[in-house]
Amino acid sequence: MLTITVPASSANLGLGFDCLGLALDLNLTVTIGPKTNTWQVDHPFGADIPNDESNLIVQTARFVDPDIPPHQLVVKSDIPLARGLGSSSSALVAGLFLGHYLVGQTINRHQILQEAAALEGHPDNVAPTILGGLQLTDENKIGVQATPLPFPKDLVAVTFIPDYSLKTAAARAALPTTLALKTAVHQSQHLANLVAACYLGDQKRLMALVEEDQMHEPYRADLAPEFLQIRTLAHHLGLAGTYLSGAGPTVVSLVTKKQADQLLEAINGLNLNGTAMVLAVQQTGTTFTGSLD
Ligand SMILES: Nc1ncnc2c1ncn2[C@@H]1O[C@H](COP(=O)(O)OP(=O)(O)O)[C@@H](O)[C@H]1O
Ligand SMILES: N[C@@H](CCOP(=O)(O)O)C(=O)O
Repeated sequence: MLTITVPASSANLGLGFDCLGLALDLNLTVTIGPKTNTWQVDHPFGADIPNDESNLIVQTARFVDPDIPPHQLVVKSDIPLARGLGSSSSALVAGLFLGHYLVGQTINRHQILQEAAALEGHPDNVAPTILGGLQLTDENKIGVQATPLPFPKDLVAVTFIPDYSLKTAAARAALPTTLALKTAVHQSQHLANLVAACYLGDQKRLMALVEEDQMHEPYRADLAPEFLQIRTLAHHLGLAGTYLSGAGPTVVSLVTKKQADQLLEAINGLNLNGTAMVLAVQQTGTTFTGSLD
């Protein structure tokens, strides 16, 4: 049986709205079962997520070719839905790999990146999901480009996932349609420096710069109150590096492995409704195991 394994992603890293994304070590797996008369998707998400051809993974596979013969799919996932960890991107990417695989096409990650970015509407989640690591994306006349950035090996993501969901579309609707020139200058200066910090391996500067966003976090902070609570808590411990993961409500703090347990313990001490965990960066992007029987 063939299994497609797709990681979660944490987009933006504060300053990199719609262009930076980091693959994290939570996974969605899709195992392709036998051919069936109609699509059947076994998944752990409950009644709100369809089990038939209207499931997002199947819809996306059929985007590649609507005539793909139906199969049974077994989906497992530890990526929570609508929490800012790129679940919809992971589902889209899984569907595209599935579709290309079932029509017998050679897997071309660059092509899948183009398709996934178009379907998702922004490339910052799908790029790390396909390629792994920290990806800087750009949409221009020749399509979507993804450039891997060196990410300090000693940093991990202390991640707090609130118990409530927040749809990305709703969190995008909270954003203004225009920005002041001063804000745009602040954002581009600091984002350029964040990229430089990655290449220089300057993790202290990287951790400080992820807190410089003025483009989306100020408008979303009320939708995810834990964000500023955790940033303030981390500051009390002398730690920078806290940002709203994607559109929220998940909060990520990029800290060293040595600092992670202390911060995790402190977050747990706040008794917030949700789950805190330490996640490593996932370096490989989407992978396959096994083969179709
Ligand atoms: N594995 C999946 N199978 C089917 N639908 C999914 C899956 N993952 C995500 N989705 C759909 O995507 C929605 C979440 O997307 P979105 O609001 O963009 O949040 P996220 O930050 O998790 O990507 C879910 O409510 C669900 O409708
Ligand atoms: N750049 C997007 C990222 C959305 O990520 P998600 O994980 O919340 O889907 C945004 O900030 O809207």
